[in-house]
Amino acid sequence: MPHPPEPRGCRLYLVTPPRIDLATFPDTLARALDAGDVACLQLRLKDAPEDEVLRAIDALRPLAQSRDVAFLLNDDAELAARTGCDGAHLGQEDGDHAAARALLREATLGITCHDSRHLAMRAGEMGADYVAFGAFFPTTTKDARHRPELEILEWWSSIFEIPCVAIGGITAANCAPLVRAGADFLAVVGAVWSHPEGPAAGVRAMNEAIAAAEG
Ligand SMILES: Cc1ncc(COP(=O)(O)OP(=O)(O)O)c(N)n1
Ligand SMILES: Cc1ncsc1CCOP(=O)(O)O
Ligand SMILES: [Mg+2]
Repeated sequence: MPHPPEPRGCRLYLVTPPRIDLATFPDTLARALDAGDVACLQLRLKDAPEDEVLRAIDALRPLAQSRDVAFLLNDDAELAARTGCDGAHLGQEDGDHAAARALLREATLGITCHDSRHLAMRAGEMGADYVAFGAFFPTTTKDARHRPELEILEWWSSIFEIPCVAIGGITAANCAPLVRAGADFLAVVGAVWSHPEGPAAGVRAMNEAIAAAEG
């Protein structure tokens, strides 16, 4: 008789706000990371010039890595490899995924797969370390046109060992079905940085909601 799949556990994947003030954000980030379990931090400064991204990497990477939180850079695998990041997250329009895979060597490469099983299988074959599906819920953080069903998480996690990330409008209040469907990571912006009691409370709320959903 086949055994049901082992639960893999779900963790919080934090993405930075699209714009940050380096005079204040490092302290805010440190407090958020110290508030609970965060597996990874993605630096996502959309459309910022490279010198600004470099300054942010210098300020934030040590805060994450010294806490054993993987530091990933959005959109730019070459810059990630050059600056000691733990990896990069690339979308479908963010360059040559195979070239990024070779460049990043042992570092993490995550790939956006929207709501597509085909894109996810292609990313997995190419050597992605995780595939990301979303946006599961409405979000104001990004103009996200794809809306996957929960089933894509069930399907992926029941067949593939490669972890899957769920993203898009996820909060402590709505995340339980994603956790139960097999998401290995929940990636959030607003749920933490716009939490009414502050980012540290946002991390705690997400940790508690994930733990409750895992029951
Ligand atoms: C974990 C995670 N999943 C998806 C995305 C979206 O990436 P992309 O489609 O390239 O869009 P931008 O974030 O670059 O606007 C992500 N960044 N992280
Ligand atoms: C980057 C990204 N990719 C798909 S939705 C999204 C935004 C996630 O932000 P939030 O958690 O605030 O909805
Ligand atoms: Mg991108």
